Amino acid sequence: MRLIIREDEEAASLYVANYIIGRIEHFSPTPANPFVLGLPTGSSPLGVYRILVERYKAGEISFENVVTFNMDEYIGIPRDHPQSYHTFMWQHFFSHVNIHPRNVHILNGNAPDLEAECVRYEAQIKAAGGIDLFLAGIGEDGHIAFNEPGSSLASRTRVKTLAYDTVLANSRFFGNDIAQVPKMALTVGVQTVLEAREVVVVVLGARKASALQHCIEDGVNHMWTLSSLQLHPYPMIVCDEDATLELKVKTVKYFKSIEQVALAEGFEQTLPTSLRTANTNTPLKKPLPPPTIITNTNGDSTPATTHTHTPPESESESSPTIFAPQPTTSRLLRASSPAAEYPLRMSRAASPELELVPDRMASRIIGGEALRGRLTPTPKVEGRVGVVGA
Ligand SMILES: O=P(O)(O)OC[C@H]1O[C@](O)(CO)[C@@H](O)[C@@H]1O
Repeated sequence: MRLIIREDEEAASLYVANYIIGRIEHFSPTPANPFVLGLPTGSSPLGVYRILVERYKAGEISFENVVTFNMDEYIGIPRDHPQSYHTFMWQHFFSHVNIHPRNVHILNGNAPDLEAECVRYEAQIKAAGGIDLFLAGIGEDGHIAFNEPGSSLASRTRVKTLAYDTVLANSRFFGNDIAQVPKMALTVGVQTVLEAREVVVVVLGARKASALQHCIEDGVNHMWTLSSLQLHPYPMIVCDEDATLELKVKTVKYFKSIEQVALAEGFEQTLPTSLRTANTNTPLKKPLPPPTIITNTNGDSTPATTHTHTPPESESESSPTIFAPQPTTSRLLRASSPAAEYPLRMSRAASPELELVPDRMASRIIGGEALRGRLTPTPKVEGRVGVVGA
């Protein structure tokens, strides 16, 4: 684990922005071999996006050959809603740099089949050659993307119910009206994040201090899903001094000292060459047509659903058959049988009573009585949701 501690939010954001720029430059991306960047929303990465935009405008970095995948998106609010993550990303980053819209990937929280959307997203990541660097923020409860406490550490992109604490924290973006905050989201899974070649997490402010402490000083625990980063070969957390408030003095001194020693020795958090430069071993960097998706829950290959999007004629013959993703990267996490939550059984009937765990937190949400016993925010969405991921 690399823990980089900087004085304040600005210095931490600058470190991360410089780091990302350095990684893209070292990689020397091309159209055939783009740099694949995972991106978060929330207030934590705002400083990073601002600096990246400034550096782009100063001609210091290009996003011409960068492909992005966002971590998550709310379910059930329009794509052009002021608080949708689509809006957020275009407003704070994409509109200001030279990224090709076709290279931007954000989950569709209004997809007619949300489960198929999740499987499609994982297939797109795979087709892009995997994620080179996943930038992330965390929630106050230590969640990474929307992998709330109790999420399976083998989880993949899926439908997720948001924890009450997250709904409460995010209500500041919805006029402090909890009733307006979506209660569900699509999110990449913990395993999706762990499969990135490198993960960089921005943690800012005293309100994240407890989460940081649990994730750095305690063991790997599904109640603090950021702690899963301890299993990643190249994780880095960049935080400000306020976020270290709950860490032991010894921990803070240790991480500061190893950064100083590495700097003095000229290493500065150096990564292996294969990660710093274009990785020629990646299976595929050329954008693929939408795949035919087959879910496989029992080890057989019974086709359960077919993607409805038709690939362009010239590419259709190369459309791959992709099985719903299985946990593959971390041997520590590899289960002997497919993860219980994934792949999802596409043929399962949508039945909130049978599939969904009653939301006991609903009673804590103002006006939440209407939610008791069901987890979906609106009846319209309810009909589409078959399974809620762990
Ligand atoms: O940075 P903030 O505003 O604290 O929010 C962090 C939140 O944003 C997210 O990145 C949303 O995707 C979550 O991981 C987390 O809930």
